[in-house]
Amino acid sequence: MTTLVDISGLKAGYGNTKVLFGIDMDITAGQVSTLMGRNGMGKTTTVRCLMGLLKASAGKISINGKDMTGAPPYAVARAGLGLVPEGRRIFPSLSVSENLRATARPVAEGWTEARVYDTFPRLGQRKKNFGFQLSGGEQQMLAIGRALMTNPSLLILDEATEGLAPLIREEIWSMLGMLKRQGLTILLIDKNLDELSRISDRYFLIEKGEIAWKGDAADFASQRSHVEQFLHL
Ligand SMILES: Nc1ncnc2c1ncn2[C@@H]1O[C@H](COP(=O)(O)OP(=O)(O)OP(=O)(O)O)[C@@H](O)[C@H]1O
Repeated sequence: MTTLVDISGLKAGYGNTKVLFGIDMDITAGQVSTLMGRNGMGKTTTVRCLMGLLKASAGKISINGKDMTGAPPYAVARAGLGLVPEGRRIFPSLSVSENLRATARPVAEGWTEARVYDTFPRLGQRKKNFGFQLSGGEQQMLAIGRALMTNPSLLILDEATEGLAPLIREEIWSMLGMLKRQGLTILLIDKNLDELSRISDRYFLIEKGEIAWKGDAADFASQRSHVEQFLHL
């Protein structure tokens, strides 16, 4: 099993506020990994460090065995990390098609605009619409499509189904299952344990800026009530 991303001893915060106190996580190629935790525990902060959007005060991040600690976002993207950010952040004044192409990184036999429309037919029907004209679910599909068009080796989704209608959530979960079957490595930030248990291979639970529990699918199944206590479920 190849380690795609390795995070060790990661510390970070905002000004004087310390948020991460030494995160250790490793992401295996071809697997779906999940980062769980209650609100405010540091999940998004971990992702922001990983993407080069926030500078860590200590620790190391390596991607494909290469030290990427402190690397800027464009270098992290080039190294193969694609983010579907919390809140989607699509470009409201660009069309669906322009949103998809804005940050695309074409590779041979990789993701194309047509392949995104095959996967999300609703986006194909709306390709000339502007970002601001889309529903929440369509915006989320667009954010996923846009990240796929960078042809990432690790796709990171921060709360991808948050606030969406049940049918759209179901569509997104089945799409993630399909991406997994195609061999894509995925990191999910999510709290929907039933849905996660269907596709996730590894779990990391963050509590007050540290990994308080981690395990594989079998550990998760047998220790789920322990995990739920942390999540206050
Ligand atoms: N830009 C910022 N400036 C100052 N503090 C911040 C900033 N962003 C986040 N924080 C604080 O850092 C802590 C961790 O936030 P983070 O967004 O990483 O949490 P999270 O686990 O992703 O939770 P959520 O599910 O609410 O997004 C919180 O206490 C939050 O208030």
